[in-house]
Amino acid sequence: MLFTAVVTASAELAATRSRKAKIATLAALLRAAGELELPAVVAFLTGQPTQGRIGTGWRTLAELKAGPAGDPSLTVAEVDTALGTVGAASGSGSVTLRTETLRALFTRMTAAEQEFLFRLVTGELRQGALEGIMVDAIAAASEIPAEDVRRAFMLSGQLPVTGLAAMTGGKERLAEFKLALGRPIRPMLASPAESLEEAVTEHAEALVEYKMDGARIQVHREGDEVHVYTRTLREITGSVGELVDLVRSLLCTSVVLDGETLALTDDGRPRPFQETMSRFGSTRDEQVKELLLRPYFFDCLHLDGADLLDAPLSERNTALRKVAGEHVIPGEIAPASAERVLEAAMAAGHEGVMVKDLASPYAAGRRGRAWLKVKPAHTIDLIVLAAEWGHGRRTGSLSNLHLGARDPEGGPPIMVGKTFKGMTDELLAWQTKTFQEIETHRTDWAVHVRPELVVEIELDGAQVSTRYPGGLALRFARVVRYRPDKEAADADTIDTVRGLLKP
Ligand SMILES: Nc1ncnc2c1ncn2[C@@H]1O[C@H](COP(=O)(O)OP(=O)(O)OP(=O)(O)O)[C@@H](O)[C@H]1O
Repeated sequence: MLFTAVVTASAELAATRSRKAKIATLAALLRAAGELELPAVVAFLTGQPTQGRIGTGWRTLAELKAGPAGDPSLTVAEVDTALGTVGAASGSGSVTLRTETLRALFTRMTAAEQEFLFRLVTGELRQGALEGIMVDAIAAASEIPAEDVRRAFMLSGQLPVTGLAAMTGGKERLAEFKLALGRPIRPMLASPAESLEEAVTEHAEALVEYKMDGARIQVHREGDEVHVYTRTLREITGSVGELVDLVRSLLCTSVVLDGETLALTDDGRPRPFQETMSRFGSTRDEQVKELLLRPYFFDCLHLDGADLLDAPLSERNTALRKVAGEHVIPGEIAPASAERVLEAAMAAGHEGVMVKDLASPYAAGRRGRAWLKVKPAHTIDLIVLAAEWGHGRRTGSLSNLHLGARDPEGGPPIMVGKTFKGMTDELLAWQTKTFQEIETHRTDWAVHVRPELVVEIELDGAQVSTRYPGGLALRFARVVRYRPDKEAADADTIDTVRGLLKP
């Protein structure tokens, strides 16, 4: 298959807002792709080179741009192989190998192909919503129910592998995907509830737990080998030694646990989220390193050889209590105690509570209503699109943020407002440095960035406005914190923001 077919399909996806049309375009391409090139087609169209990030920045690429060629001649396989060479290059001579390989690719590409490669390599094409559309397209092309495809994707974590299995081995091959120790799966997510009462009445039998304001962790243990992953499935085992030791000390041979981790102050209250997150990196700050992280587990997906993903929460909770005892998040069965759990959670400095259906299986990667979150304060997660240079005391700092909501149809983020409130001097300095590292272009007054940073915004609601493309504007928006544990695909959608419109 020619690479230009992928580029044309990508342009067609961008030109329509109809989910149905996007799925049809992708499904047609998947049917036409040969077995060997199918994984690359899936990867390219969900914005990821098959080899993951290839470590070449925007500037380097811009310098290498040559050509363009008149007629398309490159195949998908040729592009995939070349990107593989670039990604795998290391050691002496690797810079030359990378630049020469990329230059050779560019020379053979048409202008549209170059543009696509540029956006693919710089990560601009990566939009999480595309993954959902690709799952449906694989289902349509292989004539397998979308639920089966989604499940295999969640368990493998890889769409190209899932696509290939569906197209070549059908439903049976997909069913072979199992929870594997040492391979993280996408976490189950929650939906917001208006009130505790609404949440509790929605489930026949519910478990009410603290909603702790830390960072999500997934731990896998097999024998003495332990791995710890973040919400976005990044492995952080090396930076959280105390969690590894603790999991190794649990009385079991193999286990997969889902939970939240945070550090506490001397009087037992949660420390700020940023401090927990900074432990996840390879920081040189000794003070941060000394913060002791504690785990609060709330789910058990596997125990001693038994896969529990499809077991009801009641059963998973029994397994959890058996294996993680004192490290289980505080919680009780509703309804009698629901109010009490919420009050205790707030009094202890946490965000609110989670109300979970005791009959529900673990729906990896899904944001359903089996888990409902009740949070008294209102915040949403938006994508940073650009920032304006500040004035007065903030001259020289990137300050006023342009904020975008996610397009549920997979298009680029939709701008819904701006804010310069809620920023400390430290945060301003961080923004100024970081934004210029992910800059795409600039004007006299603003630096535009790759849409990948997620920021949590507290607000009083939204109002109708013609100022921004979303047709609404945020009211009294202020920055609460950045969410390095989230990707743009996890940000709130324009529909969520519309839901905040004041009547
Ligand atoms: N008891 C709990 N059960 C499940 N998740 C919990 C619990 N306590 C804290 N959490 C955290 O809350 C999150 C669940 O809320 P949600 O699915 O909406 O994710 P989110 O988008 O990260 O939410 P938020 O921005 O409110 O943290 C989990 O990802 C986890 O990090």
